[in-house]
Amino acid sequence: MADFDLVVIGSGPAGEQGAVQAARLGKRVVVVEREPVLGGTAANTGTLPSKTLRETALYLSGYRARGLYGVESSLRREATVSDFLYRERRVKEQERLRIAQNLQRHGVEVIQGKGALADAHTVVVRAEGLPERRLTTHHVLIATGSTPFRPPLYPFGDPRVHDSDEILDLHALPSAMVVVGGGVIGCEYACMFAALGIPVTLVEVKKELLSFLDDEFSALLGQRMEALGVRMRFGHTVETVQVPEQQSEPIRLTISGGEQLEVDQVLVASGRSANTAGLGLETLGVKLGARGQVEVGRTYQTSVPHIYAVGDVIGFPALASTSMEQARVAVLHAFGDPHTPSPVLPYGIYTIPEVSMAGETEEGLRTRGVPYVAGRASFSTNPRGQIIGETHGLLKLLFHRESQKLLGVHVLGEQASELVHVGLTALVAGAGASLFVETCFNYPTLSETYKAATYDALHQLKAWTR
Ligand SMILES: Cc1cc2nc3c(=O)[nH]c(=O)nc-3n(C[C@H](O)[C@H](O)[C@H](O)COP(=O)(O)OP(=O)(O)OC[C@H]3O[C@@H](n4cnc5c(N)ncnc54)[C@H](O)[C@@H]3O)c2cc1C
Ligand SMILES: NC(=O)c1ccc[n+]([C@@H]2O[C@H](COP(=O)([O-])OP(=O)(O)OC[C@H]3O[C@@H](n4cnc5c(N)ncnc54)[C@H](O)[C@@H]3O)[C@@H](O)[C@H]2O)c1
Repeated sequence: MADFDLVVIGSGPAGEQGAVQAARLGKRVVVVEREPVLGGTAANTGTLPSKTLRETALYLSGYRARGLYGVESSLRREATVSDFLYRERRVKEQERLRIAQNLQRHGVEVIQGKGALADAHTVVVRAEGLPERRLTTHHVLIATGSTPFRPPLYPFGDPRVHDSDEILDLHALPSAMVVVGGGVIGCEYACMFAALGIPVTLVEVKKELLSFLDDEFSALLGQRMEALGVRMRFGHTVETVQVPEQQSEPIRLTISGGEQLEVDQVLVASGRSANTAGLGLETLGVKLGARGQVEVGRTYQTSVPHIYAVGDVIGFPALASTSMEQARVAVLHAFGDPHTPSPVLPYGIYTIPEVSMAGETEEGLRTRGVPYVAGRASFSTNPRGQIIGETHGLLKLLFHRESQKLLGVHVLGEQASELVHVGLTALVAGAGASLFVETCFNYPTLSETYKAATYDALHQLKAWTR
């Protein structure tokens, strides 16, 4: 008999969720983690640290109170780097502890070391100074995540040039900054530093911001980011970078078109690569894609059926939220209880302001020729929006023009990533306009915008019918 039913490689959201799901089914499970701390990118270098820094930036800058009381409250005081990082470290430690306790509570063994497949049913674990361990298993869950991609143009290692992991080891807050890459990471960090009053230039090779968003929301976000002070350079790349040895001298970057930028810190966020090197997958016949990502089928099985892969290591959408769901579905499948993942997945983007969406965009519906109506509700005409001063916020609901079934939800503004869940739940349940009309919402709340946006859509439908 094998030592384990499931060996999980990696302890990020995908690994933790997969291990706990298998333990709930009464399986013998072990998690192998190469780092001395649990939690992967989500707990240590990505999701939670960046979201905590966002809250800190909003607090230290007095951003949320701007304009509310008729007094200038921005930049309440000069923030130091230790002010900036204090809470991030507290939240990170708490999350590592939570994960360790969760695994322990479910009887999941944890082994520190680098895991690799010695053969299709054996994971070998190597850790410095310790004897090698060989774990035999019925199933393997690869949940090894991803790492920032480092373009060779930049001298990483210099304390002023960061990837999204190293930005958490800042020695001083920047006086001026270039962020390379206008993906989610680049946009979120650009907003955070701009909210602290730091001049930020965002260089993005594509012509638009976060192209997976509904066009209206991508444009709105761009306008709000510019209003926050982020200088946008779309359709550009960085051509040269000079980082002088003297720390007091500025870093000089030339971007396509010839513009020269002088800053004291650079953040490069131009994508991530899957952590598959050294896992021994190719030898077993597991197929890998261009950036090393593991290729899987609908139930997250690799080309070797008892080896599953989930989370960032399989590529898009590469979110903590989706990684956990994939792990749950994969483990249920492995142990004979097949489920399918939710057909609608949300996006929560923690820019300033937040943007969130679930379901279809207007462009997607137009391309597919689906008849729809868009209902909008501005936070400026919502009492709670007025109270909190979030007057630029917007909720848009897309309904099928005939059945009035909800097809998509888009939110920009304070609490967007929370607000979207009302619409997400309706989408998953297959609900339509009547749900929002017949629901009594708390007053005053931003959630009431669901009713207002629905009435806006119904009003248009009536006008068309007449
Ligand atoms: C700056 C930033 C902000 C983000 N914000 C959000 C957000 O707001 N919302 C959201 O949903 N997602 C967000 N994400 C994405 C999210 O962090 C990832 O999608 C998520 O962490 C992926 O989980 P995972 O378990 O697949 O991988 P990871 O969290 O990367 O964990 C993989 C683990 O495997 C370990 N490992 C790797 N190789 C081996 C090996 N050979 N042996 C043993 N262990 C190994 C690693 O050390 C790591 O601990 C963000 C990412 C970044 C970088
Ligand atoms: N809130 C969230 O859900 C959240 C937050 C942060 C990160 N993430 C996840 O982390 C992952 C990685 O994020 P990311 O932003 O690093 O990668 P990304 O691939 O999403 O974006 C990288 C961006 O850099 C641009 N780019 C690439 N090379 C460039 C160059 N030479 N010059 C200028 N621009 C260039 C690309 O066009 C792209 O827009 C994503 O999968 C994302 O979903 C999610």
